[in-house]
Amino acid sequence: MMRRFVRTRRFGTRADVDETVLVVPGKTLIGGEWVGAQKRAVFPVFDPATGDVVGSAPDMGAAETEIAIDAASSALESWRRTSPRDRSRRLRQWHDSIVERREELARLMTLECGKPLAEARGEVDYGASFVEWFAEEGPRCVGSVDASCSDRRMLTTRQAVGCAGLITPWNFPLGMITRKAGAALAAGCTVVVKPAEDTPLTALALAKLAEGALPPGALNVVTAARANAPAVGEVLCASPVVRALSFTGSTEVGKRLYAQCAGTVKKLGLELGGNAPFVVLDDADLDLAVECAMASKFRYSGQTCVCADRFLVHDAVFDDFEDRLLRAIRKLEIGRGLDDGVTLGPLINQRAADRVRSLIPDDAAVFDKHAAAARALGPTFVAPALVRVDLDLDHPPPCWDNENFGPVVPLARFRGDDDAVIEIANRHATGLAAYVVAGDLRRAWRIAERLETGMCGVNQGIISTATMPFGGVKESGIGREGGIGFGISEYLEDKYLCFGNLHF
Ligand SMILES: NC(=O)c1ccc[n+]([C@@H]2O[C@H](COP(=O)([O-])OP(=O)(O)OC[C@H]3O[C@@H](n4cnc5c(N)ncnc54)[C@H](O)[C@@H]3O)[C@@H](O)[C@H]2O)c1
Ligand SMILES: O=C[C@H](O)CS(=O)(=O)O
Repeated sequence: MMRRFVRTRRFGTRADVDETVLVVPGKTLIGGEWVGAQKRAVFPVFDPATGDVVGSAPDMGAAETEIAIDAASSALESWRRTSPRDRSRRLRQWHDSIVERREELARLMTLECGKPLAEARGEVDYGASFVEWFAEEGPRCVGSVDASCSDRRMLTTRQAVGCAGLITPWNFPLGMITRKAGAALAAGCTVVVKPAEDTPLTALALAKLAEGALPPGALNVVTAARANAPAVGEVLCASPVVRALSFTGSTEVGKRLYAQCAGTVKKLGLELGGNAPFVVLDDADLDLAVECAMASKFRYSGQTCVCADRFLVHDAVFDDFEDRLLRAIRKLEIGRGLDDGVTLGPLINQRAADRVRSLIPDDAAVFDKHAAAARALGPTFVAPALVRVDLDLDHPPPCWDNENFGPVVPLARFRGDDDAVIEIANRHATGLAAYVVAGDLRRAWRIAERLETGMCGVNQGIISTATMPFGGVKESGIGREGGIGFGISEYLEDKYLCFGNLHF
């Protein structure tokens, strides 16, 4: 029986926050200046594990967003005229500063978003890799020349689109910023970043590290409490100075921003929600299947947009896979992200945890040790739950159709041929990531090509990398981030120049 947590929150005293010098208490970076919330209060940042206040950030709104856009606009001409090679050197400087302060950044990230420290360290590496990747790619964004006509020369050049608005989520408080800002800055754009209200401190720490590398106004951070996020978004969307908007977050908010940007016809990048099918075929190596399932499903307690979310296991191997998976789930260690050996931390806040608990039916498989640990730790901790799903029912349970964004494993058996499982997997409005575990790679390739997603891992549970385009299809968004020529193109315009009547 699942117990429901009483809606309480322990407001502890200020936690023993590592007094990292990376955060300027109560201030945010606009136009190269660290500014406080002159007209507004600051908002608290909580440790998801304990409810303690671990810091604060200015609660900015429309007026401050306008100021940030002005700062980005003032810095734009000089930055876009900086040579790509010099921009590259500066980005490399930013990258080196991030890597140098890896441990402080990781600990700060764990304090404000709860992810286990080992994962936070991994995110610092992952996030830094985007800055490095775009530092290398920027100087190679060259155009083309057509000299085929005797009386003219035609060429294309690639130019920065202008100021870019970047709105990012809490689940990768560093990586989602660098995946966007690295590309935009390398392209010659200046940026206004609006981080999530749950994780502003990591964004501000990133900005602090950029100070030595980037000119004032190149990177601006507007922090806001949840209630002010729409106001910040509306200003970014409505401003004709902001020529590109890149958003990572829920499909619901993404659709709203999509509509809001229509008035100024911006270049738009939307990385939205997913609901990844995880297909295990009858010839799969089941140890590998469990390894991939655990890596994908329980990364950041299931709070990533590419987590496996709908497990489709061939009838012939279902019982064996389920048994092995349960044994692997049992080994998960629930606890605070800063504690050694923890592999499953809290969800980002009690609202998120309550939502996930509401998706778990009472007959779900939950280990007593996990349920007891979650109860003892507090209302943001959710015990991992395996839910058997009968696809023959008219309406699958909510945990099947909804993006769980938590440690929930909806497990369904499928019979029939590959066409059958592809049809089930594609039966969803989103299409971000998918996973296939199979022995026959030709068969897996055929299935992967027919899955309606932007990305697919075959015999691999973790697929995200700076070197490949990240993004989805259908309601998972538009555009790609990272990769060769993909991510940076979101911030470039291709201009065609024709030099006529030359009569060589
Ligand atoms: N595709 C991806 O790369 C990706 C990455 C992370 C999260 N997500 C998705 O996001 C969801 C959970 O993340 P979340 O809760 O941070 O998403 P969210 O959409 O609630 O918030 C994302 C960001 O948008 C801001 N925001 C919220 N409402 C806004 C508005 N009206 N105008 C402007 N900004 C607004 C938030 O303050 C935050 O900074 C899940 O669906 C998850 O799949 C997708
Ligand atoms: O949650 C969304 C992130 O984009 C996941 S990843 O860090 O890119 O894998």
